[in-house]
Amino acid sequence: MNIFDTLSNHGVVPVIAIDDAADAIPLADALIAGGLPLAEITFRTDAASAIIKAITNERPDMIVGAGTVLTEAQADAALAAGSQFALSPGIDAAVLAHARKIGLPFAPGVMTPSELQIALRHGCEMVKFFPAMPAGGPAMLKNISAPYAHTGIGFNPTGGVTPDNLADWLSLPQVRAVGGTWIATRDDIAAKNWDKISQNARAAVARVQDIRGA
Ligand SMILES: O=C[C@H](O)COP(=O)(O)O
Ligand SMILES: CC(=O)C(=O)O
Repeated sequence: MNIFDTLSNHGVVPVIAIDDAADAIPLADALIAGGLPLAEITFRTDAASAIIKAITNERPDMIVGAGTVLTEAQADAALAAGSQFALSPGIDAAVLAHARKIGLPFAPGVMTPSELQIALRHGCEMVKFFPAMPAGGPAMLKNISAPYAHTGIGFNPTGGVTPDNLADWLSLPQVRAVGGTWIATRDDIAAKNWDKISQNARAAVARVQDIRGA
């Protein structure tokens, strides 16, 4: 099973920004306890590489990807730290070509048909649809993806996804997994609200199972 199939199985990818690397393992344990052993650790903080490395080394069963990967150097750092995949809010052909060269599965962000076609040209299997709600929500994704259904490309809507609109996204067959910060917000991580994060994860897992009829 490839990494994007694994994300699809979970249906939800927690998008994480951690300021203090010391919070990495407690956060991973909170997500694992909630039954959602995966995370997109964003390169929005300087601690990203150290966090990915710590989780990969100390919690090897956790699935860890890198988010907000904007440069070739960040792609290198993400892979070296142990990331199994990477994503970004937008699309950059040079970064995509580099990720492919180093063997890092990469899902770039798209919001227009032209961006989607660039992703297809680069052989992407999954793209982030960002910012999902402001860009038009599930109705927009349904329309924009229709001409490309035969390519099999999958989507990871991120930006404004919440438990309230989760069913609208996951009911679209082209949506493989949503992304969102609501499970582990930057504030909850900074306040070390580990139980709350576990509860959010558990609720998300239950909601996905409910929506998918599992
Ligand atoms: O910064 C944006 C994140 O990628 C998604 O954020 P959100 O889940 O808080 O809307
Ligand atoms: C937008 C997003 O989730 C990212 O920074 O990768």
